[in-house]
Amino acid sequence: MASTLDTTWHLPAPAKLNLFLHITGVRDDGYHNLQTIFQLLDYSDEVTLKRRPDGVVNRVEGLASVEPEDDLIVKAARALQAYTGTQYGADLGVRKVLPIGGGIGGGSSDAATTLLGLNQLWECNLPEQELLSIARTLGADVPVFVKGVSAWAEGIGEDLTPLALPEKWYVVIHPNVFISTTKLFSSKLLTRNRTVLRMRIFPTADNENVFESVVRKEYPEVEDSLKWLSKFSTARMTGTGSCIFASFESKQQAVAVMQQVPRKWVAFVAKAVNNSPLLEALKLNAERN
Ligand SMILES: C[C@@](CO)(OP(=O)(O)O)[C@H](O)COP(=O)(O)OP(=O)(O)OC[C@H]1O[C@@H](n2ccc(N)nc2=O)[C@H](O)[C@@H]1O
Ligand SMILES: Nc1ncnc2c1ncn2[C@@H]1O[C@H](COP(=O)(O)OP(=O)(O)O)[C@@H](O)[C@H]1O
Repeated sequence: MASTLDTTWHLPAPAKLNLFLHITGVRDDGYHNLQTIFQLLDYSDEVTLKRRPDGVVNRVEGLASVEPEDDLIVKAARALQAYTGTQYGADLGVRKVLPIGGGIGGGSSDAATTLLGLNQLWECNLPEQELLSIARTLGADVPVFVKGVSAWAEGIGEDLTPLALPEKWYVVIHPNVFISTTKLFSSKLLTRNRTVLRMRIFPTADNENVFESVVRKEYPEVEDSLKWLSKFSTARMTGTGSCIFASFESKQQAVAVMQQVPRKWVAFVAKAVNNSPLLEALKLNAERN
């Protein structure tokens, strides 16, 4: 079969949820040590990549609110160029599906998809360990999307242990509130000294997201949406918010709840997956070349 290396690639960049999130300490560099479970979702942005022979990295489609040089897809491409010294460039695009700044990791996932996609397209063939270390320089949430599995996470989110989680259906609501990750990490109200959990499984008690109580106080829309969703199932906030979520056993149940979400909020239903749809797409591309 003909090589696909000179065609435009369309790759998924899936969302994540933090099923619980504890902060266990603050490091000398100001970053926080966490314990969390990353649950991947089969619900994704679409990243497009087209190889260029001239070394130019050009964003051809993306968020109007994010300057091309600030876009994590451009940053990821430049980081891989710098690391490998490749002569190739790329036309990059992202079609956003995932709410921005919602704690579901859209920008981080776009970066991971760009890294892994270009690693193949530019024929760099870097091993996972090296891609993970580049990912870490782009953001604390990027490594889990490079690893491409739902996982228990420690450190700043880069120390990952794959987990087989029940593949439930989630209703995710974005209550139209935008919260700065950096600002929230610096809140005086945050609990930063949770006991380190030894068992790398979903804790049966003390399994909250420590950001949630802080956000509930400051953002009434988040408080209201959590109260609303709690009528149907246990509802939590993911990451630094503002998205909230609840799980259901079937797609039918999840869709029935989503259809009742007040129109002032954005909502979607997504299946939990243990393996990223990105890795599957990349495997197919590799087989074609
Ligand atoms: C909170 C989490 C949980 O999954 O997710 P989001 O809600 O952002 O999706 C992540 O830790 C966010 O990861 P990410 O959004 O990649 O953060 P980064 O760009 O690396 O860092 C943004 C800022 O957050 C703070 N930060 C981030 C991670 C961490 N473990 N400790 C921190 O103190 C730092 O102030 C940093 O400057
Ligand atoms: N490709 C991208 N998609 C979304 N946000 C991006 C992207 N590139 C850079 N950003 C910046 O990253 C910030 C956080 O975005 P996002 O990853 O969606 O949220 P979160 O970290 O809360 O999950 C945005 O406000 C935006 O300024």
